[in-house]
Amino acid sequence: MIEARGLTKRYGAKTAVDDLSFTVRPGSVTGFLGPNGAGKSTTMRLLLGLDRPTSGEARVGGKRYREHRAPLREVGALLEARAVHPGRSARAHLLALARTEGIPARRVDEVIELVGLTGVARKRVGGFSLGMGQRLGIATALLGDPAVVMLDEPVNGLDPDGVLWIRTLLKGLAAEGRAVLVSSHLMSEMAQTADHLVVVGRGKLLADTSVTELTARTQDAAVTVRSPQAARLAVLLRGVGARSTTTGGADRLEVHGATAAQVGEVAGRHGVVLHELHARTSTLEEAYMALTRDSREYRTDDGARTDGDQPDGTAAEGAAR
Ligand SMILES: Nc1ncnc2c1ncn2[C@@H]1O[C@H](COP(=O)(O)OP(=O)(O)OP(=O)(O)O)[C@@H](O)[C@H]1O
Repeated sequence: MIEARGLTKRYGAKTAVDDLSFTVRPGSVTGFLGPNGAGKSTTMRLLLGLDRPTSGEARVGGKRYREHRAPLREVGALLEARAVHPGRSARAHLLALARTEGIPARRVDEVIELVGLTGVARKRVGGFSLGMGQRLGIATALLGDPAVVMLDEPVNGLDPDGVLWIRTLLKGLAAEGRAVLVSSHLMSEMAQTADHLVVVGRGKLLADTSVTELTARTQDAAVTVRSPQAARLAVLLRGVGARSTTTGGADRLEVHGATAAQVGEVAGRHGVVLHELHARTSTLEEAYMALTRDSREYRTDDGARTDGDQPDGTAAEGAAR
């Protein structure tokens, strides 16, 4: 369990984290979202005791990080690419870390296998690709078999196979009863991986909710309906207070102010034939964009995004790094 209570961090005049309170519960993956500069990395640093809060408190497993005797066994974290001696092998690096907390060599080989680095475990880390380095970082995070796992942009630099692997891994860690906090700018990925979301903007909490609730809350209650009698249906819908406009062809209507069930009932009552009827739910990407609209730090004058998100909903990986 991770608990942030009134967590605040100021750097001079800049408030990076502003009175943030949230809980990350065991048994699920919590996505940590927010535009560039929202305070995610700073929050993670505070949770890990790498930085002191100006006020408020962060607890991991019921204690402040520095109160843990063997932190690797309590909390596993992947922040930015770690400083690993480039001349060392992955195995030597993990063995050295394991030794600091009395973790057996057997566990080193286990995590190497878990992250798929067995074939290169004895190779120099200096020659590792970005993806291999990321896997080594994850191996490091899991070394102490911790109950709490915190990963800052773990899919950064991973190919599609790697992304799928991370998704499965995170879900598996949560299913084992661990608390998993993971930050990402890839909304489609978060939608598939996370159960719960903590969304921040300009250091403040914007949402602490489930993925389902967030997308439902932001749902644009539009209903799309296709009918060979679309014009008649539009008139009938106006009669029940719904607005409709033709969209993508004369037989297709976008209806606002009525649910899909209400549209179907009106059509049924008047014998209007329907070829298609569906409620349009918003994606996590849309819900996120609506929620964070006012908190994005870097915008061009026309409001275009310059925070690393691409128009197609993916993110420019590593844009902030
Ligand atoms: N050491 C520091 N000194 C001064 N300002 C800082 C420091 N660390 C972070 N900040 C500022 O605090 C704010 C939050 O930064 P942070 O890196 O936590 O955001 P983030 O949500 O992790 O962003 P990103 O998605 O780009 O990684 C930013 O405006 C940043 O410039």
